[in-house]
Amino acid sequence: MKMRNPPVNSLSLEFLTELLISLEKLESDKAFHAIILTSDCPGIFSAGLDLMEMCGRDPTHYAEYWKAVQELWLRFYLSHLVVISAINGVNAAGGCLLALSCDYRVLADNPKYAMGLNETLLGIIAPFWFKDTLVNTVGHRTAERALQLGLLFPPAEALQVGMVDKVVPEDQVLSAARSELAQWLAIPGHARQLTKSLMRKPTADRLLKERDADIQNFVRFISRDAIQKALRVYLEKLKQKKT
Ligand SMILES: CCCCCCC/C=C/C(=O)SCCNC(=O)CCNC(=O)[C@H](O)C(C)(C)COP(=O)(O)OP(=O)(O)OC[C@H]1O[C@@H](n2cnc3c(N)ncnc32)[C@H](O)[C@@H]1OP(=O)(O)O
Repeated sequence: MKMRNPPVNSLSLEFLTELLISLEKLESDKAFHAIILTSDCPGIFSAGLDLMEMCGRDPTHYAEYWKAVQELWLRFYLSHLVVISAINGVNAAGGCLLALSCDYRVLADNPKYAMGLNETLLGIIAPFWFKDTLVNTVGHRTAERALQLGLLFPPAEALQVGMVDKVVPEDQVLSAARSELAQWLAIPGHARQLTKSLMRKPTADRLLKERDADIQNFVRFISRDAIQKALRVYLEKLKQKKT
């Protein structure tokens, strides 16, 4: 599955919906057993959630957007398919969450390709299920530091803390993901799927139980004047970087 939403694969509502439909199609076709998730945007895996969806819109839109973000995470996190990410670019916040929801992560060895949950740098907060997904991957202490500081880890550090499983030269990201896949596909499917569910269901259930409250919380938080201002300032900084 190659993500293509130029220029930065930001996860807009439309793009989230496309990803969701693609995933559902693959999951319902018995011929498919695995996905390699990668990017078609040079140098960028994903810039995360689309800030334009969270800025200057009305509460109904925020609620619709957040429901789609939740849905995509739940589907990826609990997918019965083997999902491996071949991370071939910088990967921030919501994009990093997507990669963390995969079963295995291969990252291209380029110092520019940092990844992490950098929400605090924007003046916003990673929701509890982003946090849980990170904790499940790197452990509590590393997650606590990474989340508070909004750290984006370059490849060597991402490997060291366990945010990714393998770092390979850039031209080998896809082939490394394919080689890894062979090992996962050699395991009896039902045993692997049930084990995945055993490991992940408690984390997903936390959100499933509080889904509506989580949407309301997001809408309340993102609608605050101070948060809207922080997002506008951040977007402006991104634009000024060019001049
Ligand atoms: C209780 C609930 C609390 C709320 C929870 C919310 C959780 C939020 C999760 C998120 O994912 S927030 C998004 C975090 N993402 C980032 O911080 C990444 C921001 N982008 C960048 O750092 C850079 O763009 C890049 C990815 C490193 C790429 O750099 P490059 O120099 O190649 O491109 P740019 O010139 O910066 O960008 C091109 C173009 O794209 C726009 N853009 C970039 N990122 C986003 C984004 N996330 N959403 C929307 N638009 C984005 C950027 O402004 C440029 O636009 P133009 O100037 O061309 O109009």
